[in-house]
Amino acid sequence: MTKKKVPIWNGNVRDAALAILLAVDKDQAYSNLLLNQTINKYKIEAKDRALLTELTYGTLQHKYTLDYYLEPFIRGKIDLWVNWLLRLSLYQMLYLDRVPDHAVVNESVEIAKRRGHKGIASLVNGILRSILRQGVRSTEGITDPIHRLAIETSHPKWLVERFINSYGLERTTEMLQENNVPPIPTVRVNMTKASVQEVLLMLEQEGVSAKQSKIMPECLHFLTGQPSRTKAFKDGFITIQDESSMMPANALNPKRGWRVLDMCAAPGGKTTHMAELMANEGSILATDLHPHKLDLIDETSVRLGLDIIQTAPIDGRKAAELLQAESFDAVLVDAPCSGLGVMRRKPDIKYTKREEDLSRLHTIQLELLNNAVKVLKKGGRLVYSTCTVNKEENEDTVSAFLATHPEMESIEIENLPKELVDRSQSGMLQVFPQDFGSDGFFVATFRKKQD
Ligand SMILES: C[S@@+](CC[C@H](N)C(=O)[O-])C[C@H]1O[C@@H](n2cnc3c(N)ncnc32)[C@H](O)[C@@H]1O
Repeated sequence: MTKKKVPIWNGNVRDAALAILLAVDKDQAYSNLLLNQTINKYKIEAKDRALLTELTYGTLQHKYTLDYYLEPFIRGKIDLWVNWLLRLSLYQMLYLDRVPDHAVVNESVEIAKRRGHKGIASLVNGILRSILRQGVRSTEGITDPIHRLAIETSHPKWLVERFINSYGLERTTEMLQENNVPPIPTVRVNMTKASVQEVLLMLEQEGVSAKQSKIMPECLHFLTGQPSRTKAFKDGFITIQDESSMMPANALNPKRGWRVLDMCAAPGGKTTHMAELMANEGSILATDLHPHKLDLIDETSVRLGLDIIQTAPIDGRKAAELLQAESFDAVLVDAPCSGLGVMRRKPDIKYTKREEDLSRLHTIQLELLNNAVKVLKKGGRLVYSTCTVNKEENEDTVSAFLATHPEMESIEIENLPKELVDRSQSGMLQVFPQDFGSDGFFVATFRKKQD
């Protein structure tokens, strides 16, 4: 028997990283959620928090690369946790320089003793010391260039092939590399409460260093500190949101007094953004398939001091049956998608997503859009957005939608910074992670013809 019950947090960051990695693999836990839960539950201090995040994400991000390096050193079958311990150790040896290699080996051997027994500790010790002596093999031995790129950037080969077919080798390579770079925390300033300059000053007074983005004016980049722990956050001056995620609400451009439908609204990042753009005047119906997620929208609205948002559990595929026809001035369909634009944040997506999932999503996305059209007023605006980089869910969904809806027309992207508008084509904008260091995101804008 090599298994011992180990608590997720025993005060040791590497033990905790290993426990999280194992849970992500074995129980299909989401790495970002489990990491946050662990940090909050055990009130882990800032220094340990940063290291735990780096070790967990870093190891997961580089899984395939680490496996390629480890393979020649592993003989026979090893337990899953031992495999993750080796990946975690090798990640530190290859990608982090803050801990000397021999210290990494010693610490890993101690973990192996705690979790298993002396025999496993000696196996781990032997493998890691052999790697230290011999070094890891070069990826140049991989003759197939696509396979090599997949191993070097740790992405599945089918996905790399798919990206290359759609976007070319250069763009794909940049994107795959960017996916392994940890994102900078970003927030949106609640303009109904304070200006960007006022919020920057508040943060400075709290000892947090932040700067205004050069792209989206309401976006701040956090250079130090954690947004959710600031007073500015608790008092409703900021919302944690990726910069690309700020595009859809701006592109919809809702005005004061409008009646807006946010069809896939939870957890409410874009609903509350729209309410802020509307200066909290008008009404927004925020619907989502999952009723339990709607509480998050209500909580965020209260925190931000917004009171024009009403929530309802509605399957968007039935929206036209349940809501009044042609009753909304604008509709946002921020659709469920494969999330291939957010792999920096959710590395597990790289390893769990299957190619067949992508076609299923295209069908759901079309159903949502078909319903959106029916409840949209003539002359009303519709925005379709996803956090993915995948033509089938983005451009192809848009063309299939337009082909069956002569009453809808594509309109040029507006109300976004010039750098973004310049990248758009025929009312569609695909942002790649490497473009501005934000999530991969897609936005398309439409209008319902007057008649
Ligand atoms: C990309 S997320 C939305 C993020 C949200 N707009 C925000 O900015 O915070 C997609 C959402 O669609 C919801 N969803 C999935 N299928 C749906 C359906 N058939 N009808 C309505 N919502 C659905 C999911 O529960 C999920 O919350």
